[in-house]
Amino acid sequence: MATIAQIAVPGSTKTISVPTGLFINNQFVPSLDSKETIECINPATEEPICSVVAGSAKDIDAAVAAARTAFTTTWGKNVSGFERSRLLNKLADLVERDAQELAELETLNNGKPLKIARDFDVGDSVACIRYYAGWADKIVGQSIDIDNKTKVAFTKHDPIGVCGQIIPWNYPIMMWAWKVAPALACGCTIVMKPSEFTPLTALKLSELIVEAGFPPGVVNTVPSFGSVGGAALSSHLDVDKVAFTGSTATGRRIMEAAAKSNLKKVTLELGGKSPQLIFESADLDQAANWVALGFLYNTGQDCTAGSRVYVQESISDKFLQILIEKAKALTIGNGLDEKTGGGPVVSKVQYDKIWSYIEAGKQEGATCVLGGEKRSGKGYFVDATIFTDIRPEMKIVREEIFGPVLSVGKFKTEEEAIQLANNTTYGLGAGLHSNDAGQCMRVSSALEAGTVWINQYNLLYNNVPFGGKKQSGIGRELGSYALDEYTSVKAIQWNYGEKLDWPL
Ligand SMILES: NC(=O)C1=CN([C@@H]2O[C@H](COP(=O)(O)OP(=O)(O)OC[C@H]3O[C@@H](n4cnc5c(N)ncnc54)[C@H](O)[C@@H]3O)[C@@H](O)[C@H]2O)C=CC1
Ligand code: BAL
Repeated sequence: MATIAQIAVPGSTKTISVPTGLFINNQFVPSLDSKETIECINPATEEPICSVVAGSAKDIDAAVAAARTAFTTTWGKNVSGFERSRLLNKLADLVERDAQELAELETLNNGKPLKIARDFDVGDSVACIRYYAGWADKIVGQSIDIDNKTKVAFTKHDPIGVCGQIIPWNYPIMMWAWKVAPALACGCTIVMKPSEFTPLTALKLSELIVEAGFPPGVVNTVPSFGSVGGAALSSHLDVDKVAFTGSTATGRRIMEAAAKSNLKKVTLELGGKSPQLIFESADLDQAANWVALGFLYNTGQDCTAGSRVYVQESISDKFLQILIEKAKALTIGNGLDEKTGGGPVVSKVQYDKIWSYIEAGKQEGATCVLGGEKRSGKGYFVDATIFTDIRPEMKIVREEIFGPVLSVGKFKTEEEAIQLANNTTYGLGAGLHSNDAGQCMRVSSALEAGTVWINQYNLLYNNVPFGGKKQSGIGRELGSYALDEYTSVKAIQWNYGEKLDWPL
């Protein structure tokens, strides 16, 4: 198979060249033994884009060996924080330089609107890489006095080692940046496994790793199917840590594989069924904007999608009317069209999954007040869909749909609102809209979630930690908290004066 694909950008004369091999030791190479390929599909047209090599377990072994050699020779404790910072800043500049092309590729492979891919996904990724470039020379331990006379202890925050990073298809560039940037800042080396649905931008970014000047083996990229490459990474005896974003079911498998192999450290950023509460004092127009963003951003394919909304009974009819108009205002279409605010969903699998939930909602007796009808024609498009008259036991209320589908319920009291919001096995995000400061404090502290947004929703900042409670995950990404996930604390105890009397 060719090692470079020339991908035409529809509507222009432009082509984007994308390497289609595995990226190991700063080179694009064929698989050692696999004849399998991953076919990349444009979800807006259902047309094939190109095929890339599907890496095998043997390829994962080769990538891990490359990462281990780099860790013990050119990277890890062999490179200063200043140098790691310099290289990360260089990488950020290159990603920024190529923002348009990376965004076009993301839109072709994932479907999301080009404008959003460029300004948010790539823009935030550049900022994320710069944020961690800033940390690279500031990773410090503590000095701890023992007795002020004869003994002292100090801690060093060592890089944890070789990291397997398994990322999903909903934010391929951004999840790459969230994982790669802190790992490299801390001195770790990486074997990255992008999703089989969206491997193209991770391969394109691998070219920038070489151009930025990272030594061979520091970042390796192995596109592969989850049950092959993902499973091989999670059970590998020479991988020190796996960082994962994806479904709770796969997160559970990864933890099990880690436990059964070498007890590698595992961080998991998993699914959600995030609630938003609308209290009667809220600015209803603003609250409706945030709720629309919460369930429609990225066509609902977002781990923090606000897919359940509970509205105080006294304002519920009025709020629903406003919300329906807001949801209708979003143009869902081909991401390459500048007018598009929401693209198709990523794949046929995801499309079928979403429709099975919409059917389940209807069958279980919820009322569909918006959407719920299939479009004709090509592309995995799903229009904004809102259900009311919901009950807690319905599938659409309990399970993650990962599509533009919202369940709207009602509550009478603050206590009832909290009980409804927390009635889930997940705990990733939650939102509340109220102009009563006391209520904002009480409810935000009672909500069981890794992030609570007040009078806003779904905003992320590189310096604010992100992660879940309950079955939404383990560990934190972003902020200084992510540095703890890529370092291991070593305590060094030094005796400079105490004599040991023996026997005791
Ligand atoms: N939290 C989040 O951001 C995401 C949640 N999801 C949820 O998961 C559902 C299913 O989507 P999938 O793409 O099937 O998610 P998934 O969790 O199976 O896939 C995510 C990543 O895990 C890898 N993977 C799959 N099986 C693996 C295994 N046994 N060991 C190691 N890695 C493995 C995949 O290749 C991909 O790179 C979605 O409908 C959505 O509800 C999906 C993507 C992202
Ligand atoms: N919302 C950003 C992280 C994610 O959906 O995976």
